[in-house]
Amino acid sequence: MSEAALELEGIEKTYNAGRENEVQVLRGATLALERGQVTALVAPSGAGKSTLLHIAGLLDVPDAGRVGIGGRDMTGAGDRERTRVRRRDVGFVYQFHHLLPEFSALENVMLPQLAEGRPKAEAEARAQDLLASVGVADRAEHRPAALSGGEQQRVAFCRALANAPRVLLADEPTGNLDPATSDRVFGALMQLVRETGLAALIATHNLELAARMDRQLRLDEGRVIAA
Ligand SMILES: Nc1ncnc2c1ncn2[C@@H]1O[C@H](COP(=O)(O)OP(=O)(O)OP(=O)(O)O)[C@@H](O)[C@H]1O
Repeated sequence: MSEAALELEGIEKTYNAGRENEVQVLRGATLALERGQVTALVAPSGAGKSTLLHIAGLLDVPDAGRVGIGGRDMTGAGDRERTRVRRRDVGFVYQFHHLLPEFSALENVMLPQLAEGRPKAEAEARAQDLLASVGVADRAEHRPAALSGGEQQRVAFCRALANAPRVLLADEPTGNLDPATSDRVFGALMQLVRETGLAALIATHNLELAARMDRQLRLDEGRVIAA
């Protein structure tokens, strides 16, 4: 495999194979993400974006094909190795944020860092910087329930970036943000990508947002093509 931050090669995935409700979702999907680039993945609902993001993030395994992260072939890796690489190298932002309800915004961004063994003071400083970069520094002590949907989304974004992953995978990350906030979050992402060499793959229905990314890909009949 190449040194690409993320590489998918000939990925195939079928749900309910051999049954009458069989759905062949991915049919040889191939892509490579370079460091320091934001790539849009545009596709109609049901085309398989979430399936592709889950396979890319080592949350699911393909029926066939290869997955490489940072040049490491993960195809035959066991669960422990997949979990280790996922925690260290991959950040996720989901449409529904899954923040931990009993912890503050700041703690939600600190926790993944503490799990990786970063000292508390360092984790807190990084969490505060990240929250400030997307405009929610003054909400750091609030629990998720006391934040608006857009604020929660921004905290989730900070959490995904907390351990400085190689790869950021996002599913409609600005879907529930108003245009000005969406712009701000997108700007923060672009800056982080430039500064850190992160590779981001962002699934979105928003064509205007996709056009502002470095590269545009489309999922078409289970394959990835240039948009
Ligand atoms: N666990 C599953 N079992 C059976 N079919 C599934 C499963 N997960 C997804 N599918 C089907 O696979 C197809 C692709 O689903 P996926 O969630 O990847 O699409 P998507 O492009 O992310 O859609 P959306 O934009 O609506 O979120 C859909 O037809 C879906 O119904």
